[in-house]
Amino acid sequence: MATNGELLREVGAIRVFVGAAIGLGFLAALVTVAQMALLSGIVARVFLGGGDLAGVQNQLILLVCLAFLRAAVLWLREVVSQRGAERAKSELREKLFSHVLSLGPAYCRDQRTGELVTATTEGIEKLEPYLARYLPQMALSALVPLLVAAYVFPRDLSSAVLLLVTAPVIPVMMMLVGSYAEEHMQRQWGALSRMGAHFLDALQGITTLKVFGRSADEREAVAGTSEEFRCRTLKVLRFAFLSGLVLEFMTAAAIALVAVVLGVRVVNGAISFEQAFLVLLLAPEFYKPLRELGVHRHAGMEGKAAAERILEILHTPAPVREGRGRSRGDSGAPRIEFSGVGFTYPGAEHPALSDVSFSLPAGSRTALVGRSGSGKSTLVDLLLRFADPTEGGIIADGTPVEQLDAREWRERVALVPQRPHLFSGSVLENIRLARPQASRKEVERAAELAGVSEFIRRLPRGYDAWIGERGARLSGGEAQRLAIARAFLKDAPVLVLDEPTSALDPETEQLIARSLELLSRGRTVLVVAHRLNTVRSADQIVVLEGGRVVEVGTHRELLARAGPYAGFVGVLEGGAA
Ligand SMILES: Nc1ncnc2c1ncn2[C@@H]1O[C@H](COP(=O)(O)OP(=O)(O)OP(=O)(O)O)[C@@H](O)[C@H]1O
Repeated sequence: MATNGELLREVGAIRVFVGAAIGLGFLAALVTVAQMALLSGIVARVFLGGGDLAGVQNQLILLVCLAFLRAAVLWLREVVSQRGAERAKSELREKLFSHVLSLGPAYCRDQRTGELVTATTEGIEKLEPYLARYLPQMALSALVPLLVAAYVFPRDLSSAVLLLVTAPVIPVMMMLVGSYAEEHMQRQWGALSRMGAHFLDALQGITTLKVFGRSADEREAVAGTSEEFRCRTLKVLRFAFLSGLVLEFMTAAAIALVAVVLGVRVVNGAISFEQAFLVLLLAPEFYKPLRELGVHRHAGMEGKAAAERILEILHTPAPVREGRGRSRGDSGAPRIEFSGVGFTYPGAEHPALSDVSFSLPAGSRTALVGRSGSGKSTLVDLLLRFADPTEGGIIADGTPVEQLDAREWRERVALVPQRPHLFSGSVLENIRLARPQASRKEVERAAELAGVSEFIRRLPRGYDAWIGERGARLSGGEAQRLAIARAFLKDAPVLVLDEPTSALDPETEQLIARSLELLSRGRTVLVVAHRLNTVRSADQIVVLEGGRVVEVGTHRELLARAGPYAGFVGVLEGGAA
């Protein structure tokens, strides 16, 4: 129930169409009651009253009109439900995707990508029967029986009582069977998500699997999750068939009971034929919504399991509030100060960063060095505002960046990551990602500055050459240079470089170093450095150890101190960092 309320709150479109579907369903029930009343009257007049068809001509015409009206209302209900569900799904899809984006890389890194993909694609698809059928049916299964009972009540009290007494048997039986089914449905959904996640994991790690000869094991593991899903699905289906059987039996038994009681009472003269016939006609209509609820319950429960996961994602608070905060018009290279910055990952015991204080002077280059796990990536994430510090703050030209609009702040920062992500698209589109409104000339100029234009020109279709998913058709060095071209095109005053740890050939390395040197000019730069040359040429070096700043200074100064940095240089020279 809580899930329904939350879904209705989250997506405005659901409220409108579910309301409309309930209204139309109720209208169809009203028309049906009128039809049955008319029909029982006609039958009583023609067959018992000895009347002829001419005498009931008008009623017959009205009956046909009502049949058309009912068909039209049911058709409209179907259209409203389907269209509404489609709209709600697309609204929810957009909302979910934009929320996952605002949760940012920090959240996505903690999740299994395949599981997230299953929730946002298959999960939303599964909501359709839940929204279009199950939710309206829940309201109708209460409203329509009450309507029929209210109609029968003044005409035949004992039949109304009989209907009301037998009605709860169906939902009670359904709940008994359903409570088991719901648990299995949740597990089935879990198995489906695991299967998706596992499959994607295997695809992404296909090279590793092949190299280590683990393809067969992985195939078995995927087959295992697939088998688990099959077993869980069969269990769920068993419950679905069982509940269908129970439902049909209970409905048939209830109608038979009403028919027998009415028959006995007609024979005894306790009720007129016309009234008994009317109650008999209405009895199936009375139980029908309850039966339909049972029929849609299976799909509904599946949708509910998916909805719970979707709501869980939607209710995860974003680490930073995007699109809010002050806006700053200036675009010059700022001085950035880390002031007592601390950060603890949600659920982690120890902070990843504690009391980090240093500054990035305007227009200068700072190298950040530290062993693996010392907190370099966390610090970069905070600077890019993928999360905000849990203690202290980052101040740009005197303004705490948390007070700035996160999106606008990111506009001022360009990132050249360690493993740049290239999207399936043309080279042009991939560079233009940094500034979609940039002209082709500007893209070409950026590529030139990044030293990648020569390479692009040699591609079969030049700038229109297609790059496979995740830049599959490019080498590491080429992808890196495209990322540098993006940064040139963005032309942001702050630059964050995460140097690749993997070795490049000396020529490529030199080319990249030269274009990075050019890119750094006039900008405030933070380099997560893994190469001695980069560290040596930096204006300032910050050494992180266990999430704390242990040294700040130039290469010379720090070497002279013979502290942690000197040891680190030894590691760099050995090529182990
Ligand atoms: N999502 C996370 N949840 C909990 N702890 C995390 C998370 N990400 C990183 N950490 C922890 O925070 C600390 C700093 O990690 P971080 O990735 O910032 O280090 P790093 O210096 O960038 O390492 P590397 O050079 O290997 O990338 C580590 O102890 C790490 O285990």
